[in-house]
Amino acid sequence: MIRFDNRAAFAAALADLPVPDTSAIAAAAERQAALTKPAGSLGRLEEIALFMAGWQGRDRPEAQRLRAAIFAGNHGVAARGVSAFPAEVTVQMVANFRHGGAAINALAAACGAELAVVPLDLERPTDDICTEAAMSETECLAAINAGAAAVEPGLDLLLLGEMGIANSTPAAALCAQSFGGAADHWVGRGTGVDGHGLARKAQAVTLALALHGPHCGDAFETLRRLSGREIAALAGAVLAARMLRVPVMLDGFIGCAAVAPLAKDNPALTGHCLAAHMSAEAGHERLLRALALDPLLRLDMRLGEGSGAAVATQIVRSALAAHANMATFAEAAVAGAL
Ligand SMILES: O=C(O)c1ccc[n+]([C@@H]2O[C@H](COP(=O)([O-])O)[C@@H](O)[C@H]2O)c1
Ligand SMILES: Cc1cc2nc[nH]c2cc1C
Repeated sequence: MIRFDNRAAFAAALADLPVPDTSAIAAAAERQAALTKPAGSLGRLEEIALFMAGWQGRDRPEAQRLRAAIFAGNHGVAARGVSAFPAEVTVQMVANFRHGGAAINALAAACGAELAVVPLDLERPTDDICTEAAMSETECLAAINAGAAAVEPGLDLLLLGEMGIANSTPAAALCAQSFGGAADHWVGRGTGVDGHGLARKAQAVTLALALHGPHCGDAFETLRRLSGREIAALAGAVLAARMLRVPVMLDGFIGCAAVAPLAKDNPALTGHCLAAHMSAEAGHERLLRALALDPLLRLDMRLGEGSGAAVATQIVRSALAAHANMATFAEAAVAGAL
C-alpha cells in the first residue's frame, strides 16, 4: 500500500514515475501478430491489449481484479449557487451508492468491478476557493492518502469516479491553472445550471485564479488551494496506482481535471491512464487534448461517479478476451498474409 508522508514525498513520487514493462509489451505484440486476423484489424483493441500488458507485466493481461473507487466530498464554493442541486445530495448519493441504487452500482456490476465508496469528511465542506485555500496542508495530504489507500497491488484495472455537488467549478479552476485559458474555456453546465449559474461559475473560477494562481507552485499546492477532498483523493489514487503499476480508467471532466496539476508537473503521468469517454461537459474535450488522452467512447454522458469508466471497461474486457482467447494462424491452420 502506498502512503505519502508529506508533500515532498508526493512531489518526489511524481518526479520519478515507473515505466511500463517493455518486454511484456514485445511478447504481447508477438502474440498479437500471430493471431488469426489481418495485422491491426482489431484497431484500438490491439493497442489496449498492449497497454494492459505493459502495466500488468505479462503477455496475456487479465481483467479479473477490477475495482471501481468512488470518492465523495463537499465544497464551500457550493454556497455561490454554482450547481443545479443542493449540497446535501452528496451525502444522499453516498447512501444511494451503499444501497446499490445508483448508476455506478448497476454499471460496475455489469463490467465485473467491485465498488469501493469513500466519503471524505462530508459534514465538513472545503473552504470557498474564491476567498480561501480549499484545504489545509494536513487536510489535502489526508485526502490524497485516502485515494492512495484505495489502490491495492495486483489490481488488473482501477476505475475511478467521484461525487461532489459543485465540484465541476474547482475542476474548471484546476484546468485553467494547469493549462491556461480563461475561466469560460473550462466551465460548463455541470449538473445542469442555467446561463446565470454558468456566469456564476466563471466568476468563481476567475476569483479563485486571481487569488491562488500566483501561489500554485506545484501539483500539491494547486490541489490544496483549488480542488476538494474527492479530487485530491483521485489525484492520490492515480499516482499510487502508477507506483504500483496498476492501470487506471479515468471517467469524466472532474476525474480528468484531478490529474491536470500532476500532468502539468510531469506530462508522463497519464501514461498508465485510459480516458473512458468524452463527457458532454464543455471543457472535457480541451482537457483530454491537454492531457494527450484519446477517449474510448463518446456517449454524451455527464454523470460522473465512475459511470463512463465502467462502460469503457467493457471495451477493455473485449480487447483482452480477443487477445487471450483467439487462435494463432498456426493453431487454426489458417494461411497468413501474402
Ligand atoms: O463526469 C462528468 O463529466 C460530470 C459532468 C458534470 C457533472 N458531473 C457530476 O455532477 C456533480 C458536479 O456538477 P455540479 O453542477 O454540481 O458542479 C458531481 O457529482 C459530478 O460527479 C460529472
Ligand atoms: C443525482 C446526482 C447523481 C450524481 N452522481 C454523480 N454526480 C451526481 C450529481 C447528482 C445531482
